[in-house]
Amino acid sequence: MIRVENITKFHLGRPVLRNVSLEVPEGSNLGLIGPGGAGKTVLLKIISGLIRPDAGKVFIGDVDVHSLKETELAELRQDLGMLFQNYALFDFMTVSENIAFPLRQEGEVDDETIDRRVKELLQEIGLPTAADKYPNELSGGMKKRVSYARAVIQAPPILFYDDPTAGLDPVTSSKIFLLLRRMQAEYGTTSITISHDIEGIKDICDRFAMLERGELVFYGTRDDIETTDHSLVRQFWDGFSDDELG
Ligand SMILES: Nc1ncnc2c1ncn2[C@@H]1O[C@H](COP(=O)(O)OP(=O)(O)OP(=O)(O)O)[C@@H](O)[C@H]1O
Repeated sequence: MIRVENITKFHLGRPVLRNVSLEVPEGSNLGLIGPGGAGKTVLLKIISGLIRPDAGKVFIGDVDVHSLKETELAELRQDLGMLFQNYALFDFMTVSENIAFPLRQEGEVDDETIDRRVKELLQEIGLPTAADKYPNELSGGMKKRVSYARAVIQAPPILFYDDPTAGLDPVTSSKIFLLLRRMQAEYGTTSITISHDIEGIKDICDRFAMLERGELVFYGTRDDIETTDHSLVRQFWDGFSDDELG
């Protein structure tokens, strides 16, 4: 269970997040939506302990994330898979070295198992022949898929994705969403996914939160969001209506 309690954050004297509270039960998948600059990435970084809030608390299980020391935080991150925007691959490592990196760092899994897992993941992301390539030989979509493989190789119980399909063509995007769905089905992962692709995250999330200028304007289940009469949320969820175009 992830619990966010009254998170407030200021940046350059302006509020970026105002009193945001929400919960993600174990095994649940939250879609975080909202216009650009609403504070989605900052919230996800606060949840994962990368940015400190000015007020409020984040609990992952029973752990108060922002009360941890750096070493304890590093330990907690072992349970978190993160796929952030521009979460760069290491240019000096091959694709398979990049994917294997989190497992090697953990130091608890033997080389043979790591190699097998990397091969399986390369197959799964549709890049079975890319093992020895370097990131600069890949397209943006391929790099994203490799980043995904690196984020999930430890099969972490919790996964955070920041706009996993940003800038990708529709075919690659649907492949990524398919991978996320498989991950949930296979491991019962708890996840938070930021996306501007409403059609895409409709399929992979069972609850949704919408931020607008740092405020949580919606939090609820898929049924709740489909029947909400909050006009801004409706508009965002349904896309622009014909009325507006006419
Ligand atoms: N380290 C930081 N700490 C606090 N606020 C920040 C930090 N970095 C950027 N901001 C501010 O947070 C605000 C919200 O940005 P954020 O990237 O969270 O929005 P977003 O909803 O993810 O937008 P987009 O959909 O365009 O990615 C921005 O106005 C930005 O100036």
